[in-house]
Amino acid sequence: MKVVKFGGSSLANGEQFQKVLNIINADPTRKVIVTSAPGKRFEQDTKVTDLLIDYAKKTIKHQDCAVIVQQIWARYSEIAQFFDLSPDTIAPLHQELCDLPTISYPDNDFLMAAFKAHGEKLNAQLLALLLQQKNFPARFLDPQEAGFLVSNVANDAQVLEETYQNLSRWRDIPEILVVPGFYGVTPTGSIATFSRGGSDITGAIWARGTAADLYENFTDVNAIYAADPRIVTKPHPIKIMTYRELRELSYAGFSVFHDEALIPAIQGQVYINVKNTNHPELPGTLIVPEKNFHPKNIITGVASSNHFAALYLHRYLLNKETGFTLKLLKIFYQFNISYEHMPSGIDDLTVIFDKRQFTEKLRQQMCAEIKRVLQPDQLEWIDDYAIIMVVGEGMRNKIGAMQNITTPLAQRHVAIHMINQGASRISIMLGTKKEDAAAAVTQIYHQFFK
Ligand SMILES: Nc1ncnc2c1ncn2[C@@H]1O[C@H](COP(=O)(O)OP(=O)(O)O)[C@@H](O)[C@H]1O
Ligand SMILES: N[C@@H](CC(=O)OP(=O)(O)O)C(=O)O
Repeated sequence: MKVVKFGGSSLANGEQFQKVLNIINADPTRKVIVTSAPGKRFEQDTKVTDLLIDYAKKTIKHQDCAVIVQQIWARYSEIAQFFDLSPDTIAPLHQELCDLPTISYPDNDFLMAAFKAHGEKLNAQLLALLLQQKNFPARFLDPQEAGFLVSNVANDAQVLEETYQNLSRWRDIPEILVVPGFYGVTPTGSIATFSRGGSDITGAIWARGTAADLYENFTDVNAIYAADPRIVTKPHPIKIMTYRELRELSYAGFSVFHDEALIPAIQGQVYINVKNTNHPELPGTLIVPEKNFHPKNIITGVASSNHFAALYLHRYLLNKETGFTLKLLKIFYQFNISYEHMPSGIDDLTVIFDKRQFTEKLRQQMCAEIKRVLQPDQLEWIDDYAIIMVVGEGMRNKIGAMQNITTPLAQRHVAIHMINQGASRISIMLGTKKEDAAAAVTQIYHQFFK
């Protein structure tokens, strides 16, 4: 059996829903269907998840919500009308949307999570109704009933281990299950979501829990490309790649697949196939374990990401000082900040963060505390920072890969602020200025995929 996830672009309007119905119809082994919320129908459009965030904020501020509710509901009723679903059939979904402010939540974070989750919840219910209308043996399955349990972090939850056992019970039921992506329920029964783009994670959890033969992830591109198609025109489509290659590339900017979604797939050793809803006949990209994988190219892909910032600390004889890093890490812990990388020299240390964790106030407070406790000679917060990740199983045994990465950057006068190569030797990370990131990706891409 297969677990199949449809992204927001695949469920954005009636035409896209029709393609989804055709895809489900074409293969009876597609048994668990994971939905996202309706995504963008065109470039300037707004995702339903973003509308729901607006609805939640207005509710928190006790503002009038009539217009935003109407805007959200228009997205669902447009799809229902496309299929001539009667207003009576979808009325309970409208009621559910309107009732959101009347429910009590542990706090505003959980309120936000519950509002956001309804993008996927209403879409899953709508898809189940449409499948039933077309006489498919399908049903909507609520995460609470499924036993899809997550940790108590309202908007950045993690799956709980017992979920896998709970989901395994749904493997052999005869119906097609339509389940909402992006969220689960906490042990005390509140809705908590994954981070943005988290429906990919839901699909992977279902795939592991039901020991699926394949996890199909339907999106709006023919394949995962060797570079972001918004940066490089007509990039090379990747036919096959390993879990860890995709994990590194997703982490560093390949937004087509959530980096955390690889973990359940790896744990369950479920193959992933990223495919295009608009061209389901194409093979897409297959993501497989490293064992028996024979790379054809030196690099598989190059990604860039702008949501990092770096903290540079300089102090003479840092290498001789005991406890410096420990004190620094204690400060991060105290401010509840996780860091991504910490390359160091004899007299200096750079810490790279996901800057979405910071508000300006928090950043200032943390830097002041570091100055007070560690008294560095120099402390610099570098906001203008991008990370470039060059990834490939083929780099492991290849001498000279580094030169092929740095030479084209030098030719374009792109300065490299940091280089980090992991012990696995399948990835090289570079730090550049934000404005140089696209040029760096393009140069490296063309060096390896002439
Ligand atoms: N390397 C890449 N290969 C393919 N698509 C990529 C890549 N990097 C970024 N993308 C972007 O990811 C988008 C698909 O992801 P997303 O918008 O999350 O889809 P969905 O709506 O299906 O969840 C593509 O339209 C593309 O612009
Ligand atoms: N709808 C959620 C979760 C998600 O995974 O969406 P998508 O499949 O459209 O990336 C979001 O926008 O974050």
